[in-house]
Amino acid sequence: MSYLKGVILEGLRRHPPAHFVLPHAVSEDVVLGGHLVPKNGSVNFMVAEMGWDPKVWEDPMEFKPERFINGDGSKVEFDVSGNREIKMMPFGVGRRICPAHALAMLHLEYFVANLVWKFEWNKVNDVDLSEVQEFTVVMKNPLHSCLTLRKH
Ligand code: HEM
Repeated sequence: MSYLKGVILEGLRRHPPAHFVLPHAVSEDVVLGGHLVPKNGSVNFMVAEMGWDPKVWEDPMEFKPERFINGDGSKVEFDVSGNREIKMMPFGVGRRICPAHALAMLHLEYFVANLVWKFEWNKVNDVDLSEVQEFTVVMKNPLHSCLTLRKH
């Protein structure tokens, strides 16, 4: 289950479904880190680039679920809400964080675990993970697979 959680987190880091959170604005001029953020100016957060920052992540473009798993492989300690530190923010952070982030994490883990547990997967196409912007960012050629029920 630790590895499963690592896979979900790594998926959200490497391929966040939203490359930007919703645009935000400040209600008055603010100076942040020496930069003026003007009143009502549109503020966008580059979510994907944060998750791919080589100063923060080793081999950022590689898909490595292990990066989230503690040395003994027993558990994953990663605060996706960014309350302690922000290394990636697939759900945004702060007051306007996705209100469903815990529900979404649970659903992702539940779906992936059950799909792997219940079915055998036989690939029928070549997947292309290149990113394409639709309503969210999706993969260019998603997996097409022939599923058969596993006999437990
Ligand atoms: C993998 C799944 C999901 C991802 C990656 C995601 C990501 C996000 C992001 C990045 C934002 C913008 C945060 C910001 O403006 O700073 C957001 C907002 C929001 N999300 Fe999600 N979300 C997911 C699933 C869901 C689900 C399942 C629901 C509803 C059941 C949901 C409901 C909302 C709502 C209502 C907002 C607006 C919150 C506000 O503006 O105050 N999201 N989400």
